[in-house]
Amino acid sequence: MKVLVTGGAGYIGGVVSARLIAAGHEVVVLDDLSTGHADAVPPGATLVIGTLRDTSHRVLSEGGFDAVLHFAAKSLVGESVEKPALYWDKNLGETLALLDAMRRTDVSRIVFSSTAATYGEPEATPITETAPTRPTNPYGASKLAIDTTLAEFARLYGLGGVSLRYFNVAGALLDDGLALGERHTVETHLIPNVLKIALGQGDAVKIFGEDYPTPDGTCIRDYVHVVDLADAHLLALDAVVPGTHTIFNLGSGTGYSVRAVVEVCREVTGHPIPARAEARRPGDPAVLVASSDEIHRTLGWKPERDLTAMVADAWAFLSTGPR
Ligand SMILES: NC(=O)c1ccc[n+]([C@@H]2O[C@H](COP(=O)([O-])OP(=O)(O)OC[C@H]3O[C@@H](n4cnc5c(N)ncnc54)[C@H](O)[C@@H]3O)[C@@H](O)[C@H]2O)c1
Ligand SMILES: O=c1ccn([C@@H]2O[C@H](COP(=O)(O)OP(=O)(O)O[C@H]3O[C@H](CO)[C@H](O)[C@H](O)[C@H]3O)[C@@H](O)[C@H]2O)c(=O)[nH]1
Repeated sequence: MKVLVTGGAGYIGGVVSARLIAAGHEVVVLDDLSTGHADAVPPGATLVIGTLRDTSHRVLSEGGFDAVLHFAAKSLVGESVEKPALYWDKNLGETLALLDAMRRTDVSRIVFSSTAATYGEPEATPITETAPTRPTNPYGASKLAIDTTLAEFARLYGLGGVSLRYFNVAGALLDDGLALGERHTVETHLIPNVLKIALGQGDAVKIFGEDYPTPDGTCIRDYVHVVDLADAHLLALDAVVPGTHTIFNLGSGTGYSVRAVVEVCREVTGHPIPARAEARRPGDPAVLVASSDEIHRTLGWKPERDLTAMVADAWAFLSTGPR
């Protein structure tokens, strides 16, 4: 297939692009490099620099595209609370421009990066796709609005859409001379922040809250390896059905506390990694664990790599750098 990957210079989009190329697909990346890096676009993919709003119609007009994989987004929860209009504009507004360009160029398949943040504070664990969606921040709300838009476009215009609701993505792709991993300028995610302490960038990990109703008092999350996540995208791409919109959760079904993650990072790096308790981070639910039964049943996907593999790969990437 010929595939447009929006946000393919970012962490997840870069890894998925590499896996698409390895599987024989043709990849064109559209990215404005606002949080991405040109050298995260794997060899063999074409990079077009621009925003979805200004550039997606021009790129799709080249012709021959079979599908869009849509990763481009702003995704900092805290920033979204401070600047909600930015999130509605960049996430929902720019996606509407992309969908318009797809309609005008007859591209009718899309796989979209949705998020666990669409659910908000869960009523029950593990979270299934039928759980109530009550996002607690504009980031999650903007992603939920895109999921809703995709369902409407499927009904009205025959679009085929799959929304993949990722839980916590971690790890790196280390393959055939490639190293693609997480290197956000503003890093909020736990695993890279813990590993940076082992690299000497900071004196102690901040643990945001030790008074949650969990066995060790710290938040529990469900981590999924970015390469397993990429495999799910390839399956979803093959399974998109015109006129339907489907939602799948993507997680491992296993929860790890913040303290447990720090412990795995100590084991992998051999570094003592000091940790310090801090106040809770506003808006963090105590426990977020996915049920990924639906994508297992429907597409046969299941994660192959555990938390130790995620931390080991993230560590190999951070300690040697991109290539
Ligand atoms: N990392 C996670 O744990 C996680 C969890 C759930 C959902 N997601 C979603 O997955 C997607 C990818 O996340 P990531 O961690 O790789 O983020 P990232 O910031 O590394 O990648 C996003 C990419 O999109 C580009 N971009 C942003 N807005 C754009 C626009 N309007 N036009 C063109 N390019 C634009 C950025 O330059 C960047 O390269 C995002 O949609 C995010 O919301 C990520
Ligand atoms: O330095 C840090 C960083 C994080 N945490 C804690 O570690 C856990 C995981 O935090 P992350 O920021 O790594 O991940 P989140 O669970 O907040 O966010 C993830 O899930 C969200 C949905 O809830 C969004 O989808 C988001 O994009 C995705 O990364 C949280 O309890 C957080 O408070 C720390 O204690 N110290």
